[in-house]
Amino acid sequence: MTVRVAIAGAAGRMGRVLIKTLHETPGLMVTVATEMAGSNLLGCDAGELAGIGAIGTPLRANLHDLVAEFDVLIDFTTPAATQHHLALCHNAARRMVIGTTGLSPDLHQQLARAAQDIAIVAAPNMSIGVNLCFKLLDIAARVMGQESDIEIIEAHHRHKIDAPSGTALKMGDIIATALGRDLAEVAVYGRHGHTGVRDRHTIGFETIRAGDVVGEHSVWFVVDGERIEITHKASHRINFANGAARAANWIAQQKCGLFDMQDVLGLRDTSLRFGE
Ligand SMILES: NC(=O)C1=CN([C@@H]2O[C@H](COP(=O)(O)OP(=O)(O)OC[C@H]3O[C@@H](n4cnc5c(N)ncnc54)[C@H](OP(=O)(O)O)[C@@H]3O)[C@@H](O)[C@H]2O)C=CC1
Ligand SMILES: O=C(O)C1=N[C@H](C(=O)O)C[C@H](O)C1
Repeated sequence: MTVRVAIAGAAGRMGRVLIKTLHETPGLMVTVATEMAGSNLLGCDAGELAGIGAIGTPLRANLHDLVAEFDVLIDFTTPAATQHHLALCHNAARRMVIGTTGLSPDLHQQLARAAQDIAIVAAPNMSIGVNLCFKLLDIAARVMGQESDIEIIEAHHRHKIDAPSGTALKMGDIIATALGRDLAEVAVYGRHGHTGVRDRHTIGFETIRAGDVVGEHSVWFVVDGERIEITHKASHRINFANGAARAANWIAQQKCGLFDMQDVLGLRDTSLRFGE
């Protein structure tokens, strides 16, 4: 069965790579591509914008009028657009793959509520490598986290509008959970001035925004005399798009529920957890 996919924000950095990737993925067909109402790209062929030649899918606004034309919506846009799309998909019983980051706690709750009726994959990073790193971080935290100073350093392109990255926050959450800490209580976002000595229980975040960096994350576990670094470097957005394509194929088989890439990749129940 072919899964009909709508791509929101199809002219964006991720949108263009998604169009190309999905067009080349067996079992998926891009039937809808949207942009903001008022965009001067409306009407352009999404394939032309993605550099693969015309695919017969023009950029349109008003997803509301297009729900009959897709089975799964892939959304890499902004939190405001994602919130709007969530309400539409919930009403129309359409599945979603959400990559947008910077979602508020309230929007996360809205996702959980909608997922009682529709199937949603929401993940701040769709790359297989990053999702493997999530597992490695859980192990590292359990093995040496209590004795370590832990710092999460991330770098992204100059256009990124949220900080720290959704991936960095997820990494912090995984580590805090493994250590029995609450990230909201132990996170330190950057340092300046007279900081006092470092508290072992804190988890530090450092953010770099520069040029065209696709996305880099490095987590340091530092004890006296040695340091572990778990690092992922994305060199092209294709890795996120491949993950999103995999998620679209997977979510098309689910009835309802809120999932992430650990579910899509079958990593949820792997026995990588230390000591189990
Ligand atoms: N989960 C993951 O693996 C990844 C997540 N991301 C996240 O994805 C999001 C997008 O990133 P990126 O592609 O770099 O950003 P871009 O700004 O390049 O793309 C977002 C696109 O969405 C469009 N848009 C905004 N509102 C709407 C709307 N209501 N309907 C349709 N389109 C809309 C924007 O249009 P306009 O420019 O006119 O505002 C823009 O073209 C970010 O939150 C980022 O953090 C990014 C990479 C990987
Ligand atoms: O905005 C981006 O580009 C990216 N955002 C995601 C995040 O916030 O974690 C994932 C990826 O690193 C690229």
